Amino acid sequence: MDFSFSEEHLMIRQAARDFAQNELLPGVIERDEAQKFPTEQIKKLGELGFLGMMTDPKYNGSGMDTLSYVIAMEELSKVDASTSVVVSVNNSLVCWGLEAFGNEEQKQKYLTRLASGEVIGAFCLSEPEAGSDATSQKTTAIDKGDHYILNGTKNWITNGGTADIYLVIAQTDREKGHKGINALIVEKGMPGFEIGPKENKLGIRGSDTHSLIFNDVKVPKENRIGEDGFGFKFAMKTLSGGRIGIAAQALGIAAGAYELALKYSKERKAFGTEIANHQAIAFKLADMHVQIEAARNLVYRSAWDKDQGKNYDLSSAMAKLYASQVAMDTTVEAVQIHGGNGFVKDYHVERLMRDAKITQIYEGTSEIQKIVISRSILKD
Ligand SMILES: Cc1cc2nc3c(=O)[nH]c(=O)nc-3n(C[C@H](O)[C@H](O)[C@H](O)COP(=O)(O)OP(=O)(O)OC[C@H]3O[C@@H](n4cnc5c(N)ncnc54)[C@H](O)[C@@H]3O)c2cc1C
Repeated sequence: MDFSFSEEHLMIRQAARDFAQNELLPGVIERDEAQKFPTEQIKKLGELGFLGMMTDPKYNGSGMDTLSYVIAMEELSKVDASTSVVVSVNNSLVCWGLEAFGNEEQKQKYLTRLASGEVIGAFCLSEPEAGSDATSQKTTAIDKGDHYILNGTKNWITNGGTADIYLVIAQTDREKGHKGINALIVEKGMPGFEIGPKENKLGIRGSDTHSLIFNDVKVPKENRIGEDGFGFKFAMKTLSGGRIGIAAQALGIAAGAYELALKYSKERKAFGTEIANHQAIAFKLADMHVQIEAARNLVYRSAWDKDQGKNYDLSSAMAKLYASQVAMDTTVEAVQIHGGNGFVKDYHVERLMRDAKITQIYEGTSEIQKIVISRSILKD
């Protein structure tokens, strides 16, 4: 076992840390308040290679490993989880999904633009009546020979308004159940494709979440990813890797809140001494530190599994389940350590607390992670 970082990993961490401090921190409170998408920041992240981190350089990616990606996700999420979710969706759901399962033409046509950050992508699985139960897709993609006709509504789609390229999961043959589902590449502007209103959210308010409506959208058959009926497997495989990114996001939110609480506890005085000298506060910091380190080990382990070509379905579910719980617990305690200041926007911890909650919901709720984990251990 080697717990040390390579030179490359250290460089990535520093670059992401600098970017978070210099480019994300200024204006993060205002973007959250106004629900403003970080357009300029995403453009710069694309130029720096953060939007296609794991993609092969021949498709304009950075060709890095999953560990580099989670290191970057942690650093960006310490400061701005609204931006890091865009990075996560584009990297692990869209670019990785296309690179792993798309054909050469699809990679040349779409992946090259997504990995460079020229455009961003969205991953469209959830529906009004199909969230955790993703097999009950109501969106249909009817086979018309050389094309599909797509009809239905997708819900809660991250990058819904800002993306140009959408990976859409839809039912082609209901009789075949999950084997009758396909994944299609849909472009913004295809006739019949409408973007619904933006959601007004509790957290990650700078990110752009929409419902999407498809009315008789004609999608060429060459835009189907994989064989006929591969769509559900595509979604599940892709989400398994996506969970590593969201686990890293949760880890970053927790670590960001902890760092702020640690600093504050050494500055703020009560009863004649810094509050860190009160054991009740010091013990909170100790608990946070241990939980974050445990979460970090689970996240890195899952990234390592993926980089080694091992199965990471179980480790990514464990990492997401635990890191998202740590994000919630740590941010609540960080607010407590800040006292009244924790309750106002200027100190950042209330935003981190609001942002933490989504990590227990998207890309599989905590209950769904427990289903994945329990099935795996019971099978063994
Ligand atoms: C801000 C945001 C961004 C999102 N981005 C995307 C995106 O980009 N693409 C996308 O496709 N989706 C996205 N989602 C959707 C997200 O993945 C779903 O909200 C999530 O999977 C839960 O589905 P649901 O909301 O329908 O809840 P439901 O499935 O209705 O679940 C409700 C509750 O019941 C529990 N539950 C359900 N089934 C079981 C069970 N079998 N056992 C125990 N408990 C169960 C759940 O854990 C949850 O607590 C996003 C959601 C949000 C809020």
